[in-house]
Amino acid sequence: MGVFESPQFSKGTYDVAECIAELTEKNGAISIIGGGDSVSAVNKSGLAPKMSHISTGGGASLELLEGKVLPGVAALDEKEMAAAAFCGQRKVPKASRTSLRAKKSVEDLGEADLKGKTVLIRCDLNVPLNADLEITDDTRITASIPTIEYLCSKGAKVLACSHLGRPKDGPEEKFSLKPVAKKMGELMKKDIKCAPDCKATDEVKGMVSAMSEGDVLILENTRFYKGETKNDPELAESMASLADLFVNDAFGTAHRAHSSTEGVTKFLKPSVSGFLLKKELDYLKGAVDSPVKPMAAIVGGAKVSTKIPVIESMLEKVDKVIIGGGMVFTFLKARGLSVGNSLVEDDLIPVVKKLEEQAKAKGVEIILPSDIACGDEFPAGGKEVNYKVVPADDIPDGWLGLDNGPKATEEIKAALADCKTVIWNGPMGVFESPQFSKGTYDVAECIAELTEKNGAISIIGGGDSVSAVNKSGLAPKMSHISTGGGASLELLEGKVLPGVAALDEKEMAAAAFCGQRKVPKASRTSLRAKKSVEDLGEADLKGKTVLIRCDLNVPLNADLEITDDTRITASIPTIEYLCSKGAKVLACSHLAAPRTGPRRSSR
Ligand SMILES: Nc1ncnc2c1ncn2[C@@H]1O[C@H](COP(=O)(O)OP(=O)(O)OP(=O)(O)O)[C@@H](O)[C@H]1O
Ligand SMILES: O=C(O)[C@H](O)COP(=O)(O)O
Repeated sequence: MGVFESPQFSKGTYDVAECIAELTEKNGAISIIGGGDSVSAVNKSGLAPKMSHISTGGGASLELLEGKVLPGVAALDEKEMAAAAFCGQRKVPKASRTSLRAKKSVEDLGEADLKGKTVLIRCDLNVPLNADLEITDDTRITASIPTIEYLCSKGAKVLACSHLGRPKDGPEEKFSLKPVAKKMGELMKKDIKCAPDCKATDEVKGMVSAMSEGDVLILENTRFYKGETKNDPELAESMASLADLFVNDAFGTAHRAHSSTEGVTKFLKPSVSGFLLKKELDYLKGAVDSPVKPMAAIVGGAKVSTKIPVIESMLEKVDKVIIGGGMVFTFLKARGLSVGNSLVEDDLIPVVKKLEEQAKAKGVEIILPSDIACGDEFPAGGKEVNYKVVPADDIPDGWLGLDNGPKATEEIKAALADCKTVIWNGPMGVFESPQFSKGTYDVAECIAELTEKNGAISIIGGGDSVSAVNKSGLAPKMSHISTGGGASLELLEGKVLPGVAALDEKEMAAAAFCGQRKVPKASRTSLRAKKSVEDLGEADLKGKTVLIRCDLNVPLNADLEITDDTRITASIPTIEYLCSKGAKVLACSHLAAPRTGPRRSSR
C-alpha cells in the first residue's frame, strides 16, 4: 500500500495484511497474496500462515485473473498421453491436450507416503483366456504394470485386485486370477502369488503380513462375491482392511460402481488414480468431448445388455453407429426378422425399437449387416462347424449368426470412408474361431487404413477387440488402443465414471512450499496438460544440462541483502529434483528492471 520498507510508510500495508488475514481466518475468505514485495511484507508481518495462498507471482497472478494465457506456460510442450508408451497410440486429438480432471494421482505420492505401506490397487486384469485357461491377450496386464512398478519402487507392498469375466455363482476355476498372477510375475520378473480370496480371511491376512517392501500379491477375483457388483460396503471394508491406501488404475472398469472400484474409497484414504487411469482419461476425454467429425461408433461383441442402452446417449455425439457381433440379432429381431438360434436379448427389443426411431429423428445412421456368416452350432473352443453366408433376413432356423458376411463388410467400409473419428468396441463376430474371424479382421484393416491414409483418429477399446487388433498386427497403426471397452463407450455417452468420481481431489501443488491453506473449488477441476518436469526421469536427465527459468526476482535492501527469500525457496524443489536425477542445472532469472545493462544492484 506504500513504501513499506520504511517504517514511516509501512502502516497502510501491514494494516491491510492484518485485515486480509482476519477475513481468511474468521470469514473463511480465500486470500491470494502475490508479488515479491507484497509477499515480503506479509512474511515480515508473520501473517503468511494465515493466508490461503502465497503466490510467487505478482503480475502473473493478475494476468491470470484477467483471463490471459500466460505466454511462458503456453510455449511449453504439450504432455504426450503416456498411454502411448504401452498402448501403441500415435495421434493425440487437440482437445485432449487441454482438459484433465484434477484427481489426486499416484504421482502425488512419494516415498514418504508409500514406504512400508500396503497399497490396494484396483486394476482391470479382465483378460481374454482360451479354453485351456491361457491368456490370449495380455494388454491389460502390461498396461497395469507401470503403476505397480512405481509403487514397488517407492517401497510399498502392493495388493492388486480385479474381476475376471462374469462369474455367476461364486468361485470357479475358469475365472481365477491365477494365470494372471503367473503372467504378471513373468513380465515383472517377480514371484507374484494369487491369494485364495479377495476378502481379509485369516489366510489372506497371513499372506499380506508376510509381504516385504516391493512385493506384489494378487487377490482372487472380486466377483467371486455377489456383493462386488452390488457395491456391498461389507465386502469393500473387508478388502480395504488389508491396506493403508487405495489406487484405482482400472480404467476398463471405471464405469462400474462396485465394491472394489467405488466402495473401497469410503474406507481408504488417500484414494488416488493410477497412471493408466489418468492417461486413458487424458486421451479419451479430449477425443470424445470435441471429436473431429464425422464420427462413427462401431459397437459389437457379446455384452448386449450392457452396450445397447449406451447407444441412446451416443446418438447425440456420433454421425453413424455400426452394429456388429452378437448385438446385431436383437436389432434384427426388433425389425421383425427371424434370427434362428443367434444371441438375442428379448428384454431389449423395445429399447432397440425406440433407439431406431430416435436415430431416424436425429439423422444418425444405424448400420446393420446385410449378410451374415452363420454356423449350425457355436464354435466353442475353436471347433469347426457347418458354415454358410445368408442374407440378414434369411437366417435359417437352428442356425446362429456368428460373423458379418462379405457384403456387410463392404458396406461398413463404405460407411467409414469419410469418417475422421472411429471408436470401436466389440468384435464383429466370434473371431476366436478362424471360420468367423474375417468380419472382425477386415474391419480392423479398414480402420488402420483410414488412420494411416486419411489421418482419422481411431480408438479401439475392449478386451476382445484389442486382442483381435493385436493378433492382426495392426495395433501400431491405430491412434489409441484403450484398455476400456464399456468404459470408453460410457465416456462417449458423456457419463461421469463412478470409479473416477470417487477418488480424492488433488490439492494445489504450490501448497508444498508456499504455505497455502485453502483450495478454491474451481482449482480442483481444471488443469492444463502441459508437460511437466515430473514427466522426465533419470533417463531423460542424467548428464544433461538443463536451463531452468526461475523467478529469482527477490526484494533487496540498500546493502543488497535479500529481504525475502520466498521465491528462492519456492524454486528449490524443481532444482533439487533435477540434481537428484543427475542433471547439471543452469538457473536463470531476471532481477528487478535494469535499464542500461549490468549494474551492481541488479545481478
Ligand atoms: N455373433 C456373436 N454371437 C455370440 N458371441 C459373439 C458374436 N460376435 C462376437 N461374439 C463374442 O463377443 C465376445 C466379445 O464381446 P465383448 O462385448 O466382451 O467385447 P470386448 O471387446 O471384450 O469389450 P469389453 O471389454 O467391453 O467387454 C467375443 O468373445 C466374441 O466371440
Ligand atoms: O471388459 C470390460 O469391459 C471390463 O473389464 C468390465 O467388465 P464388465 O463389463 O463385465 O463389467
